[in-house]
Amino acid sequence: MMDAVLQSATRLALEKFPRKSDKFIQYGTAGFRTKGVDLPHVIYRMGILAVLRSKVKKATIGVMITASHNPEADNGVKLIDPMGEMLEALWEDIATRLANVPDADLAGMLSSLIEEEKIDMGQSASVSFARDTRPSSVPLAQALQAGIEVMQGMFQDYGLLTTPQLHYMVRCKNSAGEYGKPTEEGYYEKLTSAFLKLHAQVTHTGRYSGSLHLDAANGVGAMKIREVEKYIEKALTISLYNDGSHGKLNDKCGADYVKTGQCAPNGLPVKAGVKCASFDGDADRIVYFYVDDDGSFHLLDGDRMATLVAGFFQGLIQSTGLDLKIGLVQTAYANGSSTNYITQQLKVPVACVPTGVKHLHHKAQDFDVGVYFEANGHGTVLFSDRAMEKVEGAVVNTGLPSERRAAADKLKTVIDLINQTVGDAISDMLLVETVLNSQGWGIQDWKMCYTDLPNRQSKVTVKDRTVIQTTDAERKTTSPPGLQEAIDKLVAVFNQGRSFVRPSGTEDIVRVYAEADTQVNADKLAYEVSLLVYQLAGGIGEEPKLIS
Ligand SMILES: CC(=O)N[C@H]1[C@@H](OP(=O)(O)O)O[C@H](CO)[C@@H](O)[C@@H]1O
Ligand SMILES: [Mg+2]
Repeated sequence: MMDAVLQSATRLALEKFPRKSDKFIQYGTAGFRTKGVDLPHVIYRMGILAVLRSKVKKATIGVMITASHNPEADNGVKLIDPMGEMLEALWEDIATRLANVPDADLAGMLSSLIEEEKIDMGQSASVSFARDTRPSSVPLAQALQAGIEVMQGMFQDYGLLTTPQLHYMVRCKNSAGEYGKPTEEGYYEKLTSAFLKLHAQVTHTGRYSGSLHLDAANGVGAMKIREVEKYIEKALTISLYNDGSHGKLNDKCGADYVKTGQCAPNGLPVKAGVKCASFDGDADRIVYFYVDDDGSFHLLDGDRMATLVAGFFQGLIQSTGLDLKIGLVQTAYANGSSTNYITQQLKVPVACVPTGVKHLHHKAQDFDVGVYFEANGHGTVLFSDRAMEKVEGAVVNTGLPSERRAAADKLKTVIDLINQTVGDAISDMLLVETVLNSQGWGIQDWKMCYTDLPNRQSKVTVKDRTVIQTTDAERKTTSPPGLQEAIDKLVAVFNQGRSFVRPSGTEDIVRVYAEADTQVNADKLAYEVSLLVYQLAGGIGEEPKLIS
């Protein structure tokens, strides 16, 4: 029986989803990601793998087809584990092995996997999947479905969803409705009823403006925002740009473009002082920005959201009187000023972890209230079971002073506003708006919390980027010999200088980050450190140049 299934899986692979090139492909931080045309066999195989994973976990597994902020011709695939979290690391390796095995060896590899992982093939399997708006996502979803069907798995095709919406669905399905209803309406109702309740509680709006200009990167977020609007009516007025009606996906727009280019996106008319935001292509990242009267551009990125949200929760927890441990998780790319502001002014402990959402998410689970954001705008807040119990207990504890109970009720409502499975641009937008509204802040007030240290990121191409090895959450190198000592010497010369280098997990390059007291110095430090990397780590091609 099992052999027959595996033989059919191989036959279908050879007939309809053959592996056309033997180019190696790896399941990385962002799952598999490459040109859409190179993916059918990979995605077919991920359908097979999702069924096996579902049998192992005895739960619904998610599969999202998207390449996020990449150009339209790219595509990708990510698996989602039962609680809506990223796929376990061990299975990332299995996914890589499965994606690269020759077609003829597929049945053999699957059969050893089933044996190694002791998979009970009699166990039923269920997979939920969705896709973004790329044209290639449609045939790729069909390849995925074929992989699920050949393994006799059950499935639900959600069609077009944002990545975080699918994470939410998976968690709902596996928590017997406790986390919410696994439908799009269920998602909108949960988030927006919390938003409207909190909105109604604010009596003094101060300088807050309930109007937002939103760049949806011509991606799937645009159509989902149209749905959100139906629920929130006038509590937030959204002017939607780059809604996919004419422009190209992620083309000179979207959160990644705005963050890396430090400029406003095309397709969105910028007016001085107006609050604006950008989603990325699959709406799991958001950044805010505005332009001054003098035309200067101000970015409010993941670091800013982290500080805004951590400050808000810190205050709210204090008002509840509950003993809840709050913490914030950042990576080395967080601006030094944000770290100082959080530790010194807000007095919230900060943990630093290696780059990649899974590291941040994991660390945030150490706290009762764990806030995490990557500087690029991906982040969320996690609440421990202990926190949930305490907050729910306080809401119904009639022995508590009414202000404390009210604060607990507010905290409980804010928890409903947050997608705890993964960073979610829609949920983060509603959260940021709620916090700004409750503080009576305009976007300029938010910006005034602290001043970013000038910084510069650059890339160096080397023969083999694995020669660079790092420690201390990627803030120091241990190899090649002498590099860290040389960086330390350089950094010491610059006022408020900080610099680190690490091999990228998504591109074949080494990233260099530098910050210092002035932009000129940050640029100079980045340049000099880039030269060191080029000289000591086997640079190829042109020598790094000073970028300013
Ligand atoms: C400096 C930077 O922005 N790095 C990004 C980038 O990783 P690299 O390993 O640096 O290439 O892509 C990751 C996946 O999208 C994202 O999590 C991370 O923040
Ligand atoms: Mg994304």
